[in-house]
Amino acid sequence: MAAPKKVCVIGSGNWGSAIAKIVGANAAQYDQFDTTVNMWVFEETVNGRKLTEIINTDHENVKYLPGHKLPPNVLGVPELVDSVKGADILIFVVPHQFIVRVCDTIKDHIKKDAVGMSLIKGIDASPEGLKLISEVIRGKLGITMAVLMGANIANEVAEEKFCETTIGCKDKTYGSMLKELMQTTNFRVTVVEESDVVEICGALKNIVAVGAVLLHGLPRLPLPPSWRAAASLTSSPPATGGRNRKIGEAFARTGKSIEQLENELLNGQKLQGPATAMEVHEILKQKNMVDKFPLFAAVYQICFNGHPVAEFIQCLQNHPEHK
Ligand SMILES: NC(=O)C1=CN([C@@H]2O[C@H](COP(=O)(O)OP(=O)(O)OC[C@H]3O[C@@H](n4cnc5c(N)ncnc54)[C@H](O)[C@@H]3O)[C@@H](O)[C@H]2O)C=CC1
Ligand SMILES: O=C(CO)COP(=O)(O)O
Repeated sequence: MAAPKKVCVIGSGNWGSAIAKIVGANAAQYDQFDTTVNMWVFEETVNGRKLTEIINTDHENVKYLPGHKLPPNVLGVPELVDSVKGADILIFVVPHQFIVRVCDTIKDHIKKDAVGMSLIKGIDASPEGLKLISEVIRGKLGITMAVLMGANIANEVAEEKFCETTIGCKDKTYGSMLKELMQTTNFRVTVVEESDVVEICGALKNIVAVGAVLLHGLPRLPLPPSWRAAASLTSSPPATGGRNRKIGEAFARTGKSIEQLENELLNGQKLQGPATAMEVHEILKQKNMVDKFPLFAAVYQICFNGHPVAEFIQCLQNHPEHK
């Protein structure tokens, strides 16, 4: 029998911890995986103790996923290079702004035939154009990559509420292995080959989520309830407690900057929707296509350029599809 596959979860934020809960339980249950799952923890001190010590002693990430026990076979590792040594499966789940540094740090320390799976929502925008995060990782590390994306809220998944998600994986053998690693009774996984589509939808959904929340925050516009409902249906997670919702509502209410609200309200967690709106805006500008995507443009202008939230509706009224 083949040696059990060793898994490393790179990241231990809100989603990283919820995923480690699942992966730890499945690795303990299925023979094809090594029971011990490493989880890279960006070390910090919480209530006078190291976060890794808390995780490895109390089996709870009290800062990023309080109230949920992690399986005891999930081992918090503070050194990134140590955490990935010998791993056959690398699960990338850090906020997207940190991924380049993570890859540069591990590139000479991973197995050459490791397979990676990115759970990171976002894109990489540079003067050369748009890159998917999985492409960035593949480019830096030269490994086979899959992605996992869904309308998933970490706390709901950790509470074992019924949720579904999609793995995008071009290689079917890896696809079924990754499904076994991720699926539980209440976290249902579909595997498809169109990995790039899964990934870009996952990233763009966070901009739509912010837009939907901003619309909800417009108290006096003559929008019928059905319109607001339709907006939230395009992205149900913000309607049920995501960070894009929390910050979007506070932004519309207080007028404070996104950065300030992130610092004040998220306790170290990172917001992805507005940052993705900024990156997508860069790409659309490069390609002279801003006018074709008024919703993305409006989210960007409102979040970063001081445009009033009430302008949102005009951008939709002037959508090129209606001209
Ligand atoms: N939270 C959620 O419900 C979901 C999140 N995602 C995606 O998962 C990815 C990771 O998000 P979360 O786990 O929620 O993270 P998070 O936003 O909860 O946590 C921030 C994490 O970044 C770490 N960090 C802070 N400074 C750092 C640095 N300089 N270098 C490296 N790490 C640093 C913190 O220690 C913490 O682990 C994001 O791309 C997000 O879009 C996807 C689905 C659901
Ligand atoms: O990607 C996500 C949900 O699918 C993360 O949502 P929030 O960042 O709004 O919590």
